[in-house]
Amino acid sequence: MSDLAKEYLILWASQTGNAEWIAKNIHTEAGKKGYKGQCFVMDDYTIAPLQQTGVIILVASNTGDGDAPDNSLKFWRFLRRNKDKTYLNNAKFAILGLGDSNYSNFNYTGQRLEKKFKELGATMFYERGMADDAEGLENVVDPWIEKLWEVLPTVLLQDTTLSITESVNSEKELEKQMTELRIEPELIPFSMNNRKNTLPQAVENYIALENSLIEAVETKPVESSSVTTESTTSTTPTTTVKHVKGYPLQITLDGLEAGVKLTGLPRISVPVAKLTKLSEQPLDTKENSVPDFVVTPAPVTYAPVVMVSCLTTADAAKRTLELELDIGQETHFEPGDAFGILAPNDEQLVQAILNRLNIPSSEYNSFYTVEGENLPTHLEKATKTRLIDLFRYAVDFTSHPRKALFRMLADHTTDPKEKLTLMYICSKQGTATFNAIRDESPTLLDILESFPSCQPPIDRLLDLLPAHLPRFYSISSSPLKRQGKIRFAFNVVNYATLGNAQRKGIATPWLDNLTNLVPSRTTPENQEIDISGLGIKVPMYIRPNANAFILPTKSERPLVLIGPGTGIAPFIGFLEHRQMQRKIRTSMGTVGHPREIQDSFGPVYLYYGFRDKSKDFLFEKEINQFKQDGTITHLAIAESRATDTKVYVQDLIKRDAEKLYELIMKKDAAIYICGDAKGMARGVQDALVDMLVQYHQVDVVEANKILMEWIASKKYLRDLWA
Ligand SMILES: Cc1cc2nc3c(=O)[nH]c(=O)nc-3n(C[C@H](O)[C@H](O)[C@H](O)COP(=O)(O)O)c2cc1C
Repeated sequence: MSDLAKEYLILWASQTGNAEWIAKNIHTEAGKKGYKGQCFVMDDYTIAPLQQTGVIILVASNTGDGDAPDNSLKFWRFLRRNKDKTYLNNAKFAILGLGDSNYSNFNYTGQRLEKKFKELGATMFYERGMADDAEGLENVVDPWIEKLWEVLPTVLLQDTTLSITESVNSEKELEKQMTELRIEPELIPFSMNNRKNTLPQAVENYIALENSLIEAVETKPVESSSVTTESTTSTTPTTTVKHVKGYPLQITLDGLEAGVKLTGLPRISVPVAKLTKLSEQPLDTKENSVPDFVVTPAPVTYAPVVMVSCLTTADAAKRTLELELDIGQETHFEPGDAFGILAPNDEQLVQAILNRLNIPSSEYNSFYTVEGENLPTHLEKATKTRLIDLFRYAVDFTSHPRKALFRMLADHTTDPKEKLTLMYICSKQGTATFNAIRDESPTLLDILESFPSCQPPIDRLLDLLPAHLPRFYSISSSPLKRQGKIRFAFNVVNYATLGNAQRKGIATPWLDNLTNLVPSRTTPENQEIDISGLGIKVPMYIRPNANAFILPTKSERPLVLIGPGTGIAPFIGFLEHRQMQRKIRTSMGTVGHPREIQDSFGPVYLYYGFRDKSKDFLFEKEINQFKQDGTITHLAIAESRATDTKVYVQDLIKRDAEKLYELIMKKDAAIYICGDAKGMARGVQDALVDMLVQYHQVDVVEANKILMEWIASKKYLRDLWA
């Protein structure tokens, strides 16, 4: 009897959709190759044939601080409790991890899965893939999948009921198309940099193409639409918006030499989504709300915005806003919790893309259904939706484009030179060009306008664009101080790229506009503007804290809080909470002497940083107040741009190392850090390692191990973003 397994099982865990997309693509392609198997999100493990399947393929990303995605937490509970060393004896497994090397716990979920699966008796049949979002996931994912197909026949039996010959032949044809695109002599574009003076005719043509890629493309203005609604509601009405143009891609084609063979092209992903106009157009009753297909883990509240304030001056490097939302008495939260905002894509961008796709404005409000096998979660419920809502809420036009998107666009481009350029961008030879384009974060509009003859069908765009996701913010207030209300602070994302393209975020400029672009602060004290009368509402839901980034239950425990920039936000919530707890305890009069009250709350060290006190000292008034009333016992402020000496929070941690060592090691202080994962968190980590080397007298390796133990035991808590 053959010991080859008959079927495979794919289990995926995904926070923002990448792992889901990759897992479902592997599943669809495996089916095309004649393999049989099933694909489940990890949390559906109870209905997955976990013990019955001989080959298990795991695709998992990371979130938080090396944490597993939300849709795998139940599976992890099950794995942790399962101590049966023979539970997966019959299984061979492979893991593809998705991570980001900006985080120190790079691809930790994949490592943990491997360990656990081995403990449960499974054997690994293929090397673990560790894809890195910082470099581009494709660099690892594509070759990993490519090799998987080579390895799979050694562990998996082909399904003999399917015509293997047929499947192999069509595969060969596909392979030929994708990996052997030969450049015909008349299309050879020579290197532009060093051959400009001796250009053959073919290249002259090519220069014309390059210019056409650089010049802005003339587009028709958007026609006006029939529906208009008031402008102060939270959701976006269908009305004519100012027409925008994209920023054309700057494409270097130096790698395209005579006779070059393009290799390593991404697989043409199998079409999944099928968009059909509904024959009966329903009455539109939900004009001003988030469409039903948007799935959230908690119910959506339309929270009125009651206050807005700009925390920075006009000449500060960033614009920071603070908002207060009325979430009602029934919605519970703790300081440190985060919440999601469901902001639509930028309306100007949406309408410009629809226009570029030649979709008349009369179609925007028509109802459509999206169907297909293995649809991604964000499209699964789009069975009755207005076309424009798919563009506003289903897909993301601004995040890094996938190589597979360029590959698909090439298929829908008629001009041979444009087609070749698209193929080059996603080939192995075009890696540097792809990376340069990716670094510029082009929108779909930028890409489409750079290739005028490209006309992709909407279905295929739905297949290849990433999911549009809620944006998360830390709550910066305490329920003890503001019952039924939350405050939060954020930088309005709006910047120019190295290539001079103007980019903006999705939710933060939307919130800025929604709250009427309040003026920057002009005095040291920011002005809080009451806008409760304007009727502005924001669709949101509370996301309870998954990684214990909350105050310790014992108030005696000392706290070390490290949060420069907007990383201060959750700590303002912590401190407000502490301040209220102290007030409550004092007013109860049970403890008596102020000294005793002091003792029942441990010392609080705050390490906070900004560029320039006069421009971006966020929460200055509140922090001074916390210092004055003893809520903060030690305040360390790092100012990085006020003088020639740049001081960062990590410098102050180094300065205070001896004192901190006492507090952390002898008094069991809890350490919290919030903010940028790259520069700041690494710097702080190094400062803590130095502290341990000097005062705990261990070497660097041992010091790092201690930090890892602190992270695991939740003594060192991190809320970081890349
Ligand atoms: C808030 C956040 C936290 C993250 N934390 C980590 C981490 O600790 N380690 C890591 O390797 N990658 C981390 N990542 C990177 C993701 O794992 C990576 O972007 C991946 O492609 C996401 O895949 P998904 O869309 O399937 O969730 C983080 C990403 C985000 C947005």
